[in-house]
Amino acid sequence: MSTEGKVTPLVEVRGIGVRFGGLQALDDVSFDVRPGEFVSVIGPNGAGKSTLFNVISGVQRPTSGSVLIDGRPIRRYRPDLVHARGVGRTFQVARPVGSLTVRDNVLLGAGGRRLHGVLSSLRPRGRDKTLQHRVDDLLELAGLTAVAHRPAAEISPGDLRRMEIARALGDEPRLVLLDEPAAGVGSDGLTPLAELLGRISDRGVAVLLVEHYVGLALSLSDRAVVLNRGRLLALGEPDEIRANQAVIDAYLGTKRSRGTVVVPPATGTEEER
Ligand SMILES: Nc1ncnc2c1ncn2[C@@H]1O[C@H](COP(=O)(O)OP(=O)(O)OP(=O)(O)O)[C@@H](O)[C@H]1O
Repeated sequence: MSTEGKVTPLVEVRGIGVRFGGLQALDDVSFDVRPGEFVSVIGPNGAGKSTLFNVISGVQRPTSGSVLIDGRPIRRYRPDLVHARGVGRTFQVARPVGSLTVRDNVLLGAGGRRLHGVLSSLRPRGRDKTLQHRVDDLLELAGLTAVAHRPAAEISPGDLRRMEIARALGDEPRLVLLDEPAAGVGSDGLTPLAELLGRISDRGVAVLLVEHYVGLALSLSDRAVVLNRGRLLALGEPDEIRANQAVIDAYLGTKRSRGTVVVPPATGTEEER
């Protein structure tokens, strides 16, 4: 809490700009994520969503602006340093260790920040009951108990996505950045994924979600950030976003007569919309 009694944002994005040569990928983007809040980042292809994630997770140094965690700016943009401050993430393309079981993949995440390295994470740790319980809990949270002993290379895309999320939650981040977790999961995988995202939020972990399934993202979110061509087009609660004329014009599509929003153009597959 600040001295005025306001909750200090977990993450503040202040006037972020990123320039790649002649391309302004992000331009003066500002918003915050409060502790335990679920915020979606949506926008058409090329809007700057991944670039924004890369800045917040320390992969990409911004050209201008700053990111603050717990009110303190990131000075050195390094993923390990940002991670150590309680920010976990998943990637657009899943990165499992395919030869390891689902359980050991999750164990890697659970041991990562404290144990430093793959081998030490997997060393038999019979005495560390806390760690084993945490892994069991994460497997159950993600609906993966039944496949826990299968090699990650053999499980379904939906299970794989949830495994990645469980792994990112392993060392108890306060904010997790999820980059298109619904990509490639198919319609069967959407319900268990949505359930997992809801449970993460119920546990008080803040979520920042990039997702092309706009309906899914807005149904789970406290607030949404809409980017368009690198600029912040809108920021607000889901109902405000659905009703925002600039968002509808630029991204969501035309309004039906009864006021529901028609699917967004030019992004994802028909099924994703
Ligand atoms: N490393 C880079 N070098 C040059 N241009 C880049 C780089 N990374 C991203 N861009 C460009 O910056 C813009 C924003 O890209 P970004 O990947 O952040 O968008 P996005 O909203 O995540 O798109 P998508 O939904 O397709 O993943 C695009 O025009 C992209 O081509």
